Amino acid sequence: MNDEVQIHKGLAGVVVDYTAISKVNPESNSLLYRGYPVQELAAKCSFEEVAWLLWNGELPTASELLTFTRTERSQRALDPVVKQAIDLLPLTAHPMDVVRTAVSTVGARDAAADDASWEANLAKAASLFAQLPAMIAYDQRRRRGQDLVPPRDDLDYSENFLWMTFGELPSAAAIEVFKVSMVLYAEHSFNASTFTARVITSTTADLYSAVTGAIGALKGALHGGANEAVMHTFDEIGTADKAEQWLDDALASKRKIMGFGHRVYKHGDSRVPTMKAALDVLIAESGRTDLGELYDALESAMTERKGILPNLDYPSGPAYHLLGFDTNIFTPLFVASRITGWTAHIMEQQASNSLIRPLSAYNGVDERHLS
Ligand SMILES: CC(=O)SCCNC(=O)CCNC(=O)[C@H](O)C(C)(C)COP(=O)(O)OP(=O)(O)OC[C@H]1O[C@@H](n2cnc3c(N)ncnc32)[C@H](O)[C@@H]1OP(=O)(O)O
Ligand SMILES: O=C([O-])CC(=O)C(=O)O
Repeated sequence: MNDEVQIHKGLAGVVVDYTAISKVNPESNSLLYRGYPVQELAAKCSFEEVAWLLWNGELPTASELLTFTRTERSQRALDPVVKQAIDLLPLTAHPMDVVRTAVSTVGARDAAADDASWEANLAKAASLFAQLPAMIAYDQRRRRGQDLVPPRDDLDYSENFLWMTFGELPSAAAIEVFKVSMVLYAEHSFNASTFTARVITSTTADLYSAVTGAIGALKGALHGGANEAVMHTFDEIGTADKAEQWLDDALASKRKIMGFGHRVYKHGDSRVPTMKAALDVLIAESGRTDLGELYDALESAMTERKGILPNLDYPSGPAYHLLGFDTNIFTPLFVASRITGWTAHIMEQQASNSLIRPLSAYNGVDERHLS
């Protein structure tokens, strides 16, 4: 081992490039997309507007929005070949494996997959944005033994997503909660999945390869998989009065508590207050105060024992549960949102590319020879 080499395990604290897409500021606990505070975007914009902003750097004009939403609505239907590919996958496959395979199938069928022009990549990004809800909604339905629900072009993105998943529309308040979650999940600088997409892009591989890799990176419980894991934790604990004891046992056995902690935010995740307020709307609407009590009990016990605060996955997990999604669909919902941030980063990486290839320090056996 070379003692003089400084190892940055997990690249912690390493700044690897510039980005103009979002600014995560752990000191002020703020998150800006293209300069706009995410809370303002969540309150005032549709998810379609936020997607446009992330890709293009500015909010759409009225006519740009009209053209974009028309195109988006025309691309929502599940491609029959993609449906066939999904149907071939066993129900034992995790929905993240299904969505990864579905995106890969779209890529393999796109004759222009390797066209790396900005216009071609923007069109691919917008098309995946439009198609992901159908893939995810259909996967939940087939697991429930239900048929596909075709899209409706009289609904906006969030309404249509819920329509295709459940075959009915929830209250306006619930639709708004879903939209808020999509906006909050959309982008977060050089997180593990986005960085994966940038690494793949840096080799000049196509956008679909980068997105497929990013989906793989998001699946893990230390990243996007945590929203699903939070719900498993709640199921395991059961009721609020058992939270403290459960936590003590879990910490004693060195378990990581899902939905808590963050690589960048050490004083709380900027997105949590907005998502918690959205969760509270669903709790009030459903009367599930028991879930709210469990949420609060685990949060206060964790703060007291470890001083570690919740991340966005902590309120999102129970919110998706109350919206009616099955637990294993939660992380694919994150995919549907983060497709915007990933593809914005893919285009940014392409525009100013340098092959991403760090160094390693060798600590294996010394040179030796065959006798
Ligand atoms: C949208 C998102 O992707 S947000 C992240 C979602 N992931 C999760 O919720 C999974 C649970 N959280 C974690 O595993 C971590 O907090 C991570 C992976 C998110 C960040 O990890 P890191 O930045 O590497 O923090 P690190 O592991 O250095 O933690 C510092 C200390 O806090 C502890 N810690 C951090 N998070 C947790 C947690 N959730 N539960 C228990 N202990 C924790 C670590 O064990 C470590 O303790 P030690 O110093 O005694 O070894
Ligand atoms: O930034 C991170 O490391 C993880 C995260 O919160 C996200 O991707 O939204």
